[in-house]
Amino acid sequence: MHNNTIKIATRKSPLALWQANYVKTQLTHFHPDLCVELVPMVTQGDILLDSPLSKIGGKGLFVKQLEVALLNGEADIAVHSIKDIPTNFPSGLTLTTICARDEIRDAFVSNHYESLDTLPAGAIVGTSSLRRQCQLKARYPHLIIKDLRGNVGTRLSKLDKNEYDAIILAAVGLKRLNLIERIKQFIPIEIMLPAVGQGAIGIESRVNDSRINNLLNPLDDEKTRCCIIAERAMNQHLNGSCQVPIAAYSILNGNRLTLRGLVGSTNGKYLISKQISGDKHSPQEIGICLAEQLLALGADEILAQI
Ligand SMILES: NCc1[nH]cc(CCC(=O)O)c1CC(=O)O
Repeated sequence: MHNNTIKIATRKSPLALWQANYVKTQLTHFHPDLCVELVPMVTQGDILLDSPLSKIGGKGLFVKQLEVALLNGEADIAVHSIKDIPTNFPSGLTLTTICARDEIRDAFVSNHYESLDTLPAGAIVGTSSLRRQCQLKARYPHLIIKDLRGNVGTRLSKLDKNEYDAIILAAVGLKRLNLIERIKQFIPIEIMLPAVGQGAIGIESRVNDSRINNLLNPLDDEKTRCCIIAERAMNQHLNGSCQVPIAAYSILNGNRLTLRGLVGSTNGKYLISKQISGDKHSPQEIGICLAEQLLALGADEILAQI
């Protein structure tokens, strides 16, 4: 009996639960006799809602608690937004599975304005992401950026209470929560390059648990995996954390992987971006190569100042 069960550690936010249930549906599809249980938990990242993420140690806070559950056997897999997973894993755990990617762009949400371009000088835009802040400041220096934390529902309700003129969220989160009608503009990646891994779900599990890892095998998407490896390699080589405005996006066209990366200063004064292509069989090398080129273009100085 025990051998036919798999337990999924997840955060309790509606988006996290949607993603865990998505994985549950996929697992049940491929293994109809499998018993899949959710183990929802509240993480430090969900509790410390008053402080900017960049000041309280970053997104790892959302992940750590789930990892403890994997290590002590309370759960078998943890479902994460890949965007939230730090580059390194505790010994014994790894990112086993990368699911097919969904919408990657950021979304402009407002009750009064149709797009970023139509916001007047002094308009208040809510985001807690240094990456979004940096790109907004660079292109729209007349806007005021105000910190915005909490899960997707909380952020929307703060907008609706008129604390902001507009907010920026990952479009995929709104899509998954059936809130796509709230999106006024899908922000083009030329204006707002997404976060590393945005729009993709990852599954973490115990390296040596072959029963579990075999069950996960059919959920892995090779194309997304290739893109994510390139983006995360770039990020790691830049020594990226969420304290630094770093953005990346890659696409696969046949055998050709194209990776675009960006490093900036939080105030938007410095912004370096570059795009390279290479063979899809060496995504790691492409990521490192782009990171090297960004550093040579001045990203090293920007990173040193932060
Ligand atoms: N920063 C929190 C976070 N982590 C993952 C997502 C959305 C899912 C994704 O981007 O894959 C969000 C919400 C947001 O950025 O609006």
